Amino acid sequence: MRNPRAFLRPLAVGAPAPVSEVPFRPSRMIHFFDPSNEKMAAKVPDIAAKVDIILGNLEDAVKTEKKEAARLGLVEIAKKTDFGDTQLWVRVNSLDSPWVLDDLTTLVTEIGDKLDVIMVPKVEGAQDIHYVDRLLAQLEAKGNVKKPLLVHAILETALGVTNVEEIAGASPRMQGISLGPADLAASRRMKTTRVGGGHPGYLVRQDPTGDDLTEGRTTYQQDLWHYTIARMVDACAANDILPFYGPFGDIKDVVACEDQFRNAYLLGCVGAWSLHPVQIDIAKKVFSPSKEDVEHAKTVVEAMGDGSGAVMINGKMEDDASCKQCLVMLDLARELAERDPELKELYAL
Ligand SMILES: CC(C)(COP(=O)(O)OP(=O)(O)OC[C@H]1O[C@@H](n2cnc3c(N)ncnc32)[C@H](O)[C@@H]1OP(=O)(O)O)[C@@H](O)C(=O)NCCC(=O)NCCSC(=O)C[C@H](O)C(=O)O
Ligand SMILES: [Mg+2]
Repeated sequence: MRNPRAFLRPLAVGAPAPVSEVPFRPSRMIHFFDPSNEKMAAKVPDIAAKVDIILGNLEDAVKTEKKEAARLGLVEIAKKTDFGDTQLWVRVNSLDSPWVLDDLTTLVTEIGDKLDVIMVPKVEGAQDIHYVDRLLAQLEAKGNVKKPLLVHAILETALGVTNVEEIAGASPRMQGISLGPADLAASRRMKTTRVGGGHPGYLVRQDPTGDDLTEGRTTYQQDLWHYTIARMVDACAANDILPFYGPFGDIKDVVACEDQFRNAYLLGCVGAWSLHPVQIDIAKKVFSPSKEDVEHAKTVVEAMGDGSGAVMINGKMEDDASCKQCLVMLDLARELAERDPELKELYAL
């Protein structure tokens, strides 16, 4: 365990000091692209202008023979693109792979000052974060990187979920955690072959009303990911870092994608992954508070004055706690309005 007084000291001589707080920037979608795919790479400048975070993916979904091309492609794209306010992230290969050491060495020393966050897949415990933490410090020093890189873990093994609290607090570099439902399903030996989303077999059924057990019993599909998302959100909130839902693989089913994203939003996630351009606007819509929610929050905060006591608004009791809920909504709305002129007008903040 680290000396708590040394928690915010650099882990290598010449590395920048870690941040004491995760900078909150709009993070409604992490848009994945494969830097070795010429068509996708060509779209990066246009897509970067529309998203909060753009991520060069080097791990799963990139063919083995393209791993080096993807890494070098990302270096080239990062050097020649102006990302403006949009964050640039990378998902490196997993820590047990033959590529990750070269991923980190090349990226940090070549484009360390352009990158905001390193997403690390299949994190299983604090030891994985500690390894990346020290290595990043050494590479930042070697590459003369000025601002510390942050780390985002993907929760996608049963052991990772077991250790999610210690992962969330393992380093001041921890920026957030995403749910990786596909690898997690495999690791848990769940019997679903879908990439995220629900399953029609996971349901509850109304009690029987007569002798016929098959008649008139409505079924309700349940959310396979509720427990894990809720646990991840608690681990993140308890450590002041940000939780994200991950991928929704059924690209054509934009309706169910919106539902999955909204469940995550309501439970506390700040964003989700977009795997295809069609998912960008879904995430933007879902993870931006509605005009009605912002208006309600404003009304409550104004009526509550110093935030103490209780008032009735439209037949509902509001008090210190609901005022805090409204402040969460308003803080998010203000952050988003700063970046998005349409939201600024919509929210009238
Ligand atoms: C899912 C896809 C393979 C679909 O690609 P494609 O068949 O080419 O779709 P379209 O024909 O509809 O594409 C239309 C055009 O848009 C471009 N495109 C597609 N996706 C992207 C993108 N992500 N970014 C930029 N541009 C994109 C196509 O090239 C077409 O262009 P054009 O022909 O010029 O019109 C594909 O979308 C894809 O590969 N997406 C990313 C997949 C990915 O990153 N997967 C990994 C993350 S999920 C995961 O790892 C699981 C997780 O870890 C877990 O364990 O749960
Ligand atoms: Mg995965």
